[in-house]
Amino acid sequence: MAMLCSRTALRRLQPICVSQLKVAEGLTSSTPREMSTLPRVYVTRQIPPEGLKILRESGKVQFELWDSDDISVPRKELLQRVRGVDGLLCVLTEKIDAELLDAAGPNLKVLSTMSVGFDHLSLDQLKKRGIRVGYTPEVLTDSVAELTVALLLTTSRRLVEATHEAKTGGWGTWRTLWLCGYELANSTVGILGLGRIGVAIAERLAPFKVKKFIYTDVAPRPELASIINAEYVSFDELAKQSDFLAVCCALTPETKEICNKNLFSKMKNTSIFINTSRGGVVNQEDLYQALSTGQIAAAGLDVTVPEPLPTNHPLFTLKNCVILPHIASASYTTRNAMSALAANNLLLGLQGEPMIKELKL
Ligand SMILES: O=CC(=O)O
Repeated sequence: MAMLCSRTALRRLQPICVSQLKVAEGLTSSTPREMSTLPRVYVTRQIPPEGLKILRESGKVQFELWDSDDISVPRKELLQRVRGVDGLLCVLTEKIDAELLDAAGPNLKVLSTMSVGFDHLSLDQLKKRGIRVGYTPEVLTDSVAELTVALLLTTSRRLVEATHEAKTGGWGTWRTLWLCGYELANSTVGILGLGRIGVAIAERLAPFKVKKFIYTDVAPRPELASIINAEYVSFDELAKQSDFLAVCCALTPETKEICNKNLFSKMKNTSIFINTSRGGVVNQEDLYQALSTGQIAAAGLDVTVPEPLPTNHPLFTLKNCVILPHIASASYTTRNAMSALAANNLLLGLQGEPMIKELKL
């Protein structure tokens, strides 16, 4: 596994990175003097080209990267590579905790994560050390909302089962109740955690003739709710009334496993449960029970605990559970926009400017 800028990466990264590589490897006499004074940055993943281009062409940082998108940087390697850096650009697979921040040391002033979620960051530790944090909301809203709708329809209309049957000889005569699912028309759609993504999902579902949108959150969010004409209800009412329940809340200590047997036991046995936020908000054993006993009709998950979910996990044995490998924001446009935003947040932070999207710690 190549670290720093490997030969293949160098071909992609163009000449400026060659001099950055020299800096990263230890200065050579031919390296321009000013390069050695540029802030040092470690990038924990081969991020999409837009972001790398911004870093490369800025002339404002020298960076090393973990030159792979297929394998995440091993923890030991990461702990070594971050030593003494001024900035860190990470993705959601890296746990940024006290151990890592200690390894990085006092130079670290800016962390930029290429994700909207920040449950992989120890915010209290970052705050304590005065490290500013950038993240990538909004640029992924459309992509995540699209995928959520796709997953909802795939799950409710049993598309995975259907293609499997068609391919494997299960397709006999046309049958009156075979592979029947549940439709959105006249349904009640519930949103657990109403933010930009929840609104975007509802906007896309409304043309399917949904009868009513309901939501719950720590408190009513009238401005957002008015965009989609959604009614604020209690957690229990959300469970009871929703024909489709979309989980859109962030993973926090308060929301950890909030979707558990208490929720599933109140849902209708015709209801569809969809999660594109974080796997940690669901108690997967309780979900398995609810699905396997017919307490709820089906579930579509883009996120699980752990990720990847082992292929022998019981949830994979269920026909009424559709599992995707955390791809909600995976469109070329969105991933490039996230990469660019993460790079710009980092550069702005290192210059002491307000970031485009900065977390308030
Ligand atoms: O899950 C994806 C993200 O947090 O951006």
